[in-house]
Amino acid sequence: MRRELALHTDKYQINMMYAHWVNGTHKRKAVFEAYFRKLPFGNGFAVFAGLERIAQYIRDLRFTEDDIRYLSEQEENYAPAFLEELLQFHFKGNIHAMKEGALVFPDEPLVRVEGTIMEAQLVETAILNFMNYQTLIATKASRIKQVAPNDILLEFGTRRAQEADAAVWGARAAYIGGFHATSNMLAGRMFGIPTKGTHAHSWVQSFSSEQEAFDAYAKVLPDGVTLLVDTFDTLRSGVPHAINTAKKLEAAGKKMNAIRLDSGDLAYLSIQARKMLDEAGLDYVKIVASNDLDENTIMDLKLQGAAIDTWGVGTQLITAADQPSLGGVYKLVEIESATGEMIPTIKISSNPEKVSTPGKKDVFRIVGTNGKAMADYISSPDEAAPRNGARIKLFNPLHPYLRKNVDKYEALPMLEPIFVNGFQVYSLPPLEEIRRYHEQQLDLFWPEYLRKLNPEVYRVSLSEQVWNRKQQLIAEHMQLDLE
Ligand SMILES: Nc1ncnc2c1ncn2[C@@H]1O[C@H](COP(=O)(O)OP(=O)(O)OP(=O)(O)O)[C@@H](O)[C@H]1O
Ligand SMILES: O=P(O)(O)OC[C@H]1O[C@H](OP(=O)(O)OP(=O)(O)O)[C@H](O)[C@@H]1O
Ligand SMILES: O=C(O)c1cccnc1
Repeated sequence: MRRELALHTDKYQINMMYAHWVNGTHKRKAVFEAYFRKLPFGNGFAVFAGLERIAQYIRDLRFTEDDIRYLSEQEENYAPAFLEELLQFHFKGNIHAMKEGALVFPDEPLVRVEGTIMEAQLVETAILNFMNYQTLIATKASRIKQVAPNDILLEFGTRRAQEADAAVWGARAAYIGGFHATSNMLAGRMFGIPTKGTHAHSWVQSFSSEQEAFDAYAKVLPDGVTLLVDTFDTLRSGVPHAINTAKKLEAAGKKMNAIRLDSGDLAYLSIQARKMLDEAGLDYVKIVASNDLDENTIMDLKLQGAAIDTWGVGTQLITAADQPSLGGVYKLVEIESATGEMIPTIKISSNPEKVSTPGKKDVFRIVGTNGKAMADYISSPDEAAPRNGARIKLFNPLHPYLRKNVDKYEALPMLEPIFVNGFQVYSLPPLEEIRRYHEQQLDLFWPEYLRKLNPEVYRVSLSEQVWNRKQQLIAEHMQLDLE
């Protein structure tokens, strides 16, 4: 949550900045793009998140006197004039990015940074750090939401998160992905996320009887209280005691909200508890479940007919336990030459999926006349943008045999200008709007792309100009290698 984040970067960025400065190349213009190559969790899409944090970071990006003192103590012996320049530093470039909540796909730029090589290099680490984590958690949340679209989802992960920032920004990402509330009060205050809480086993253990514990809690928090019923024996003591408390609340004109199950066979226990509550005339009392849940256990529990209305999900979501990192990268795509021309650059790899696509690029979502997305289309800002009536060829560079010409479509530009010449031109939308945008984005896609297991692959196409430029640069490099 620290706001002075200029040193939140890898040392090699500072060293490259320094080497450019000594070399006299530090003012050269550069374009970098951040993207990932592989979708997480075997999902068919990812949910972009992290922009608010990125924008905050860029706005506040300054080296403090303390930062400079620390840098001056490094073994690199940075020249004092370089450190003096860092003290004056602030970001003066341009940033384009996807909107938070957007469905995003491999190999398309999610964040595009244009500036001097010095400033664009500095921000790589933090941008990837924010984008990779928050996009991962928003994607995991959206995946969980897919299996329980009509239930209430509570984010309970703080105690298991990889430290405080992850808990707070993870709670926000989960909300973007479709969760309804968080248990983290700081996230609630910072972002306006609704907060919810039940109670722990310790509350029950701190009384001489479970009944006394329930009654006391319900008395203090009579509106919408949720009681945890598994401290001793769920069906023989917890549920009957909760029913007694609910009846006492009814006598006082109040209504208990729910019981929470946190261990044992959640399908069996919820079905039995539902019966007991209904028989006691408490059909309005809901059932919350928690205990190491994720999209697979929730789906399985639903298949078993579990009578669960609300899911409390912690560890598996906030740590993205089955894939703890999104492998987003930040690659140089254009650099200014000594004569002031912008030159597309490429990173060659023996693995074709790792060969970067040179040149600055835009992303359009091509939506057919049926209102559904057909493919994303990556073109160069210096070619005509796709527009209805102008035929474009959709083909994926890794699967060039899958080609399709389309001429009736809507082309939605996906990259928004966020910073222009260092000034923030994008007003960050309220979180509710981001959440709604995510829902609208889901509506753009056929269910085949959204299913959790073996989804259809949504294609990201390159324009012919971008494709030809890539082939040309690959050929030039091969030629150089041969010489
Ligand atoms: N009917 C069910 N079908 C599939 N998975 C279930 C079912 N009921 C519970 N689970 C899941 O099985 C796992 C049970 O874990 P574990 O055996 O450690 O819990 P427990 O012993 O019941 O409770 P705890 O150790 O937290 O007191 C949890 O991930 C839980 O969500
Ligand atoms: O299981 P998660 O998805 O991470 O959800 C959060 C968990 O945190 C709490 O218990 P805690 O794990 O602290 O203790 P317990 O498992 O012994 O109840 C709560 O009762 C949930 O079980
Ligand atoms: O409110 C709850 O029930 C809660 C909050 C955090 C972690 N586990 C449960």
